[in-house]
Order: sequence, then structure tokens, then C-alpha cells
Amino acid sequence: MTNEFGGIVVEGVARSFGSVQAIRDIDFVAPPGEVTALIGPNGSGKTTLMLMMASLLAPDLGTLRVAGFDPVKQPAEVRSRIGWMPDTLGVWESLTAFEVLKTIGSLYGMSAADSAHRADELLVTVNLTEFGRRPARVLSRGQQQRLSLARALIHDPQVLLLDEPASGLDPGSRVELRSLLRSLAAAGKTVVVSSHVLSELDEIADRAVFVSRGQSVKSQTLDEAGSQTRRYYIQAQPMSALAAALGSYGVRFETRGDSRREEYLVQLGSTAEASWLLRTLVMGDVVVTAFAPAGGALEETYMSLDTDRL
Ligand SMILES: Nc1ncnc2c1ncn2[C@@H]1O[C@H](COP(=O)(O)OP(=O)(O)OP(=O)(O)O)[C@@H](O)[C@H]1O
Repeated sequence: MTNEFGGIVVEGVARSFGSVQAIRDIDFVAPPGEVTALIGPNGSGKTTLMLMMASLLAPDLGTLRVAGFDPVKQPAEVRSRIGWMPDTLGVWESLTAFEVLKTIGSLYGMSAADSAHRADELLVTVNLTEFGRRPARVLSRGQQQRLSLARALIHDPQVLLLDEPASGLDPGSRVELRSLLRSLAAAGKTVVVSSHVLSELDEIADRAVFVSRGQSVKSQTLDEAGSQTRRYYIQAQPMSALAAALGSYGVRFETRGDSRREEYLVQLGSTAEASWLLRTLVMGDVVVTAFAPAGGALEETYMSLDTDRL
């Protein structure tokens, strides 16, 4: 297998732990300059796959290329090019956040001055300057996540592997994470993010790989996800006028909610069809009070897959 483009290529990978087959058969490509999301329920194999890409675990079968290198045969080449953010960060009890970053920098061969400069720069990037001189162990969960992200970025890696990076982050930090990941992709990095919080991936990812029971079951770009059939919810006053109008256009709907907040769900083939329906309802004097996609684009794919769900 060749990998001239420098991103990640995974082909036919499998891995068992004793009798547990964590990964059965995974194929996917994560190109440089894009954020690729690995999506799947708990226990579907995302972390196991990340560990293999990070050269920390060998596959039983199949091949991987990370930045052009084989993590099994060339782990040193892979490790120097990846930034790895695990789902939980172990911290050195007595070091400050600044010292953690500086120490990691020196482990990557940076001089004391360079690693100190880079540590300060990254504390700004992840918005931790205020806490940089405090022991890392006193940081909150979200602050530790941000320190973990800074740690993954210290050597300006070509490939970023981030396992549940948004977990524990407050809404403001999530927005900052999103813009940081987008800017890393814009700078040509290969970014792989695992998550099961689908709503935030819509904003972050360029493509998604859906994993179920250790198998890659679907791969699609966000553009493809956005242009597929989607459910929309509609509310109007009164709902009976909406029901009559939908009936007269031959649009089938389901009722959702309760008497306090009732809404109709319709299945529409494209955004053009959605704008046609909204315009037609309004022109027909239906007082539409809400009209929006019922879920994110990736959520729609996830819900349509015939696999186990969260
Ligand atoms: N070291 C191990 N020994 C035994 N079983 C393991 C080991 N690591 C993972 N597994 C099993 O492999 C499967 C995949 O686990 P993995 O951690 O990769 O899932 P995940 O998709 O990352 O889940 P989550 O969303 O909960 O983090 C699970 O059934 C898990 O119990």
C-alpha cells in the first residue's frame, strides 16, 4: 500500500483482545487539510483504532499508513509526526501546566528556550495562561483537556489524533476548539477526531467515518451528508391549518411532542425541497412558527444506519 499524500490510510485492519474482537474490519482515508470524524457508539472500537494509528498498539491484520509511514514498522517516524490527545490525560502531580508543556517539548528534542517559548505560545492558544503556573493536578477537567490538546500540539505535528477532545469542555471552549481544529486543517494538517456527540461534529468535520462493532460501515463527506434526505420539524398556528395544507400537497408527516409543544416531522429530499415547502406554506397563509432540520446532517446518517446505536 502506498500513501503519497501524507494523510492516513487504513485498510482491512482487525484487532482482538483475547476473545474480544475490538476491531473486525476497518477501512478509511483521512486526507491532509481536512478534519475526519470517527463516529460510533461506546465500545465500537474508536479508541483501539486511534491507538493503532498512534503506533501504540499493533493490528492483528491489515495495514495502516500515517503521514506515509507504517506505525508497526516505523513507529519512530510516525510518533515524531503525530500529536496524540488521549481520552483521559495522566498528569504529573507536581508540575505546572507550563512545566508539563516545556518537558514534553524537550522530549521532542527542543532546546530549553524553544520549549519554554512554545509552551507559553500554546497556553495562549488553549486559553490557559492564567493557570499556566499552577500545578496541573489542580486544573478542572475541561482545563486538563485543554492542556492535553496543547501537549498534542507542542511539536507542530503533521497529523493530529484526538480522542473525544470536546468532552468536559464548556460551550465557549468548544467553540474555541472548533475554530482551532478548523485552522489546523486549513494549515494542511490531517486531523482525526473521535466522538459520539454528533451535533458538534457537523460544525468541525469535513468527512465522517461511521464505525459499528469494530467495522467501518459508512464513509461520507459533510457535503454528502448535508444533501441527503433529512427530517424537518414544522410548527404553525394553528397546527390544524398546517395539517390540512400538508395533506393537500401530499406531504406525509408524523406528529411529535405533546399538547404543550406539538410539531410535525416531514422527510424532505433536499434543501431545495425544504425551501419549496416553506415558501408554499407561507404563501398558502399557514402561520409557520418553526421550520428547521430535526437533527444535524451526521445525526441523520447515524440514525439511518442499520447498526446498534447509543
Ligand atoms: N485492552 C483491552 N482488553 C480487552 N478488551 C478491550 C481492550 N481495549 C478495548 N477492549 C474492548 O474492545 C472494544 C472496543 O473498545 P474501544 O475502547 O476501542 O471503544 P470506543 O469506540 O473507543 O468506545 P467509547 O466510545 O466508549 O470510548 C470494547 O468492547 C472494549 O471492551
